[in-house]
Amino acid sequence: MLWHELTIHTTEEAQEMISNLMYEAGAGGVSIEESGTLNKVRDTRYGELYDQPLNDIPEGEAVIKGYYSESVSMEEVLAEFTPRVEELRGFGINPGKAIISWQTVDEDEWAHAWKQYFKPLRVSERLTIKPTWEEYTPTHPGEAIIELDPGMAFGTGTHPTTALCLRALEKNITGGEEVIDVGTGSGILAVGAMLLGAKSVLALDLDPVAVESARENVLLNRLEDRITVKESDLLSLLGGEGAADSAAGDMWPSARPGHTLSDSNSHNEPVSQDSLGVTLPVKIVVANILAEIIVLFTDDVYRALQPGGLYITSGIYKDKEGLVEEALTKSGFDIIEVSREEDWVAFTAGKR
Ligand SMILES: C[S@@+](CC[C@H](N)C(=O)[O-])C[C@H]1O[C@@H](n2cnc3c(N)ncnc32)[C@H](O)[C@@H]1O
Repeated sequence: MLWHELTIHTTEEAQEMISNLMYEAGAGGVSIEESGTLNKVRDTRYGELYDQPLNDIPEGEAVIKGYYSESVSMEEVLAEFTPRVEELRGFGINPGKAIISWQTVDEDEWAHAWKQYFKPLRVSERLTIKPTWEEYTPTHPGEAIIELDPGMAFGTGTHPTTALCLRALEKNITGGEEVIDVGTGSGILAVGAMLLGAKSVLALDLDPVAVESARENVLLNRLEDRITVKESDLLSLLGGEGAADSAAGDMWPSARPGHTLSDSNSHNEPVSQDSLGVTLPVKIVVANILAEIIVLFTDDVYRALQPGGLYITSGIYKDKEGLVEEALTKSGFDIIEVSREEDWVAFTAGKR
């Protein structure tokens, strides 16, 4: 399938407004690349595994790409989009050079293009993420390797939120824990938890593309006996009291705006608890999802945990830290640790 790819070189300051403008002009998807996006974790903490910069976007700038179906007239898109970018200056938002170009791309090539930037990455003391197509020999004692092909799912390990969750898991898994990973994406946190010593993991995601990717990665790491992947949210899984709770039941669907999901199990229908691979309540729940969604299910997480259990959560942009802290506290959690990387925050919270 062919797509039109509209590219603009702009500023980090304008990136959110510009991606909205791209959607308003009919984009089916938008990607944002900031300076050094893919290599910061590696550089800041664990030294150089690779010395090649992963992108050469200057500090403070961003490259935004919008994807339009082949049938869309790009002349019309440009006629709508270009003046609106310039209008931003009038609102005090600087779009920088605002260099705009477009080309037609083949979906297959585009779907695999990112692979050249994804290299083995030592993400924590013990965990290294290895793309399946790269050669890698462990370099230090006790190093565990996550074999990964994320496909189109989120979760390469290069995003600060994934790294923060993996490090928090490493800090808190002592061996034998049962874990639920809500919003598993590529399955990276589920596999990481197992390699760190968990007994079993139940990995949930609402997106069927993520579920398929997570299942593939579980197989790649030969953990199919210990990780169960389900297309579900947490509330559907818990059923009973939570599913009957009208407040949560009303709020949950709005927690997934814009999801391209089959939603086969996202209407809070209880999931059979026979084949979960873990016994509720569990010792650890990890969820790397946006703050706006996290705050909607802190009560459910609390119910899913044993007393003394831990909730590790990220996906929280820095300006939403207070919102999540308040929701965690309100649900009865004690905040044990707050960690930060770049503009992102992770919480480790404990159930009394
Ligand atoms: C940011 S990705 C995290 C992927 C991976 N766990 C990581 O840490 O890199 C968030 C994932 O959560 C899923 N998701 C969003 N809302 C959800 C919900 N309410 N229940 C389960 N999964 C959800 C999305 O489909 C997406 O795959």
